Amino acid sequence: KTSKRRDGPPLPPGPPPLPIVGNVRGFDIDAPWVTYTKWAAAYGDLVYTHFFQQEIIVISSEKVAKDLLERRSHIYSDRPELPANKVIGMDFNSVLARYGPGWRFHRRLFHQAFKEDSSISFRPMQLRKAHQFLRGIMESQSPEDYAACIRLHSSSIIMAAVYDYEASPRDDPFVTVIEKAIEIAITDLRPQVSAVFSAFPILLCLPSWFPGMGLKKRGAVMQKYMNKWLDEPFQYVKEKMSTGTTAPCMVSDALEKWQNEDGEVVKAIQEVAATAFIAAAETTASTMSVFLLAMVLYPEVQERAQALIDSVVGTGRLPNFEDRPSMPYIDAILRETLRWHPIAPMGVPHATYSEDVYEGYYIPKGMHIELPMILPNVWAMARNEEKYPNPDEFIPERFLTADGNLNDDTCNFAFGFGRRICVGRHLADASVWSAMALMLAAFKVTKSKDEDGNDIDFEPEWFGGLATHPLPFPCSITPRLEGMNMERLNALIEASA
Ligand code: HEM
Repeated sequence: KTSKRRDGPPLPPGPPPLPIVGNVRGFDIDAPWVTYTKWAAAYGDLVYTHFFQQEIIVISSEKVAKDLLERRSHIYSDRPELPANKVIGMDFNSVLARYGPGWRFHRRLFHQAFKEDSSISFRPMQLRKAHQFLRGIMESQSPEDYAACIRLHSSSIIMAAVYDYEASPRDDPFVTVIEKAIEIAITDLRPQVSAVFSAFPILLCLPSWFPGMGLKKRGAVMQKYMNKWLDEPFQYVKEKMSTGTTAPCMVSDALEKWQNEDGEVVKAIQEVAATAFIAAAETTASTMSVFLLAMVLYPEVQERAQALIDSVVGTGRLPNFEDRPSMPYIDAILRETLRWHPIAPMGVPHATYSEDVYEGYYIPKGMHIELPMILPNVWAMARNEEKYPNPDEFIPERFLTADGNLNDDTCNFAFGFGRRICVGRHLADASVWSAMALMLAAFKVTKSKDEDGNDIDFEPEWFGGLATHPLPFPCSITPRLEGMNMERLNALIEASA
């Protein structure tokens, strides 16, 4: 069933569907963005598809994304219902909240904590976390250890910013719970998985022991995790507040500001806080893993960055945020990291609030309870060969002007569009910049060597889902500076404070 109308403008073009199942032919379920990019080449920047009953409209150019998701954001800022979201107990999640007063209040709470000028207050903490990150790398022995350091860096920043909580390096009781839950969620919240539940809502009523009901089984575990996650870190802040020992953080600031309000407001604060980790930890860590991969594969980029850092900062201290304007190449690397392998290659689905007509095509509101999804194909935008020649190559220079300054392309599409644009992007930007700059200053990343001293080549493998990241790959991270050990690293960190 589709929204095709007998008269009026046609739906956007798209591949011919099969009866009932829709556009499953040739669909790569692990990397849908690749299929959608092929369809964009064949049918244009606005493609209509459907998967069972779920209509999916894919936008594959920045121009159309801006025309619709930004200029007509009053129509395009809703989210589709993802039934799996409820099953796994994540329906509090602001990222997927339907457009309306509830979402608006969540967004306001986020904005207060993470808008550009508020985010600046987190910088000393972010630098401290980047220093801890370096210490972790210094002790690491394997690609799995490096991945764990990256995860700890991003999760401990968001725990500090939201709850003023110092996450412990291993087996942190809060972080372990939520990390497990996220791993399940990003697989189960894929639009295609969700479409199956939209098509056959009866599946959601079957008992969890029923064959094939893996999602429901996981859902029961997840709901338990989620209740703990909503409550326990929040109670931690409240206890600290009652003894007057909290440093400013999102939860304590919000509770103070809204202290005379009712339980609904407190519940919203709790939900926003619980969402923050889900939105921040995986995304920031995935971006850092893409950076690490790029540094292994493009040693010349790394060397250029290190020469720049040495010339601006020297080797007697580590970089800090004041050095940032003098090191445009590091920002160019950050932008190229966002572009080269966007960690949310299909963004987060938007949905239409009402029907629309764009360039002669009809954009439906949907004929059934599930709204059509509007997917920004960030992957296709990042692979736009006119804007980014040789798009598969990691070339930070594409973000520099002829005189070596940054150009105007901030690669913002990696953070989404319009009223739903990532509200944590300023925090993310500073977390990633500081970790990248400090890591480049202190360490050299190379391919691992085999027993004969030859480089071990590898084909990167990617974890797929709503968000993607490279799986650990063979590499070796060693100190750049002569005679560096933990004691000297600590001295360097102290000299930088
Ligand atoms: C490099 C790291 C990050 C990337 C690439 C990223 C990317 C995105 C994207 C693509 C969206 C969807 C935007 C849209 O619907 O058009 C989004 C939404 C969101 N992000 Fe981020 N994000 C990152 C880090 C963070 C951090 C650190 C936070 C911290 C609070 C955060 C909080 C959110 C929230 C709350 C939303 C939902 C906004 C809404 O629906 O109104 N993100 N992000």
